[in-house]
Amino acid sequence: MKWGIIGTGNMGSMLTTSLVKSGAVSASDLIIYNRTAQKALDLQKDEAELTVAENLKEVAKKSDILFLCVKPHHYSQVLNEIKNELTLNQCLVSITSPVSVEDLENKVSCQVARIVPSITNHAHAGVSLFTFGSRVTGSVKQNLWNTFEYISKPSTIEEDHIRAASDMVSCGPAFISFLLKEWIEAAGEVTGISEKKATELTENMMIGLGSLLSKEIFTLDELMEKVTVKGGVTGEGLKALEAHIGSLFQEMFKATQNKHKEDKIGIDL
Ligand SMILES: NC(=O)C1=CN([C@@H]2O[C@H](COP(=O)(O)OP(=O)(O)OC[C@H]3O[C@@H](n4cnc5c(N)ncnc54)[C@H](OP(=O)(O)O)[C@@H]3O)[C@@H](O)[C@H]2O)C=CC1
Ligand SMILES: O=C(O)[C@@H]1CCC=N1
Repeated sequence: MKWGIIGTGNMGSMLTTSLVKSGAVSASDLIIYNRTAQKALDLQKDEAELTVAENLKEVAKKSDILFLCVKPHHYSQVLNEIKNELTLNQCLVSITSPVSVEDLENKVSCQVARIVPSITNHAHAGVSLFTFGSRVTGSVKQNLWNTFEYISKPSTIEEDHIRAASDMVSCGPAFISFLLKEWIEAAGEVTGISEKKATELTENMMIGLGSLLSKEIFTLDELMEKVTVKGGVTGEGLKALEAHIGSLFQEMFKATQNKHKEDKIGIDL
């Protein structure tokens, strides 16, 4: 089974490295291609057994499962160049939310799936969001799912909720990092604690929190309950959060929904 990756930017290189390092795919079964060849060649420096294709048609022709890891506005150009190489035995996997599986199925004649990854998959953790097209065979579904279990918790998601789901698992690391930076800055402003110290404490708290959740020791509700000592400071902090949070997250989800709609209109496959 040969795995192809078109576009070795942030996500394509993350998938290449994580799939190999986790043991999910052997480097000798991976063929990569990037518009700027040097990026793909740099990955090959670390994993000598990777194949770097000469062009789009080559990677399309040689792959049983082919990941499309370019930005949505490059889809049309790439798909027009590879679509005649793709047959029903192959599966094209898109990794972007604004392009629906249905639209891709109308463009190419091979099997189609969408797997939206997350930067957290670098650490072989976090979620990957699966949507299978109507032509994907049972064995390809199983193979993709088993492979992504090496680097994530796969989760199926219907088209209607792809934006919200992708906000949580893929944009989430950026959103939560922004909130934590605000928290660190506020701690400094209100109490004078240094940014360095506050960052160190916050990052380690997050590692601990992630670890508790990954071991399923506590749920989010249980964590709030256990930490909130009756009459203590946590309760006062939570009250302040409740009083001031307003519609912060509603606005965030609305903003991404609007951008998603705009993006979909702008993509012409
Ligand atoms: N960043 C994230 O956390 C996530 C991103 N995604 C999705 O992943 C996709 C890629 O995002 P990201 O990796 O961040 O973007 P990048 O810009 O980092 O990577 C895109 C890559 O595509 C390459 N490329 C463009 N055109 C072609 C072409 N014709 N042939 C071959 N390669 C080409 C670019 O090459 P060049 O070096 O020449 O620019 C670049 O390396 C997007 O659709 C995004 O929605 C999904 C989940 C999370
Ligand atoms: O397609 C998406 O939804 C992802 C999330 C982060 C960037 N692109």
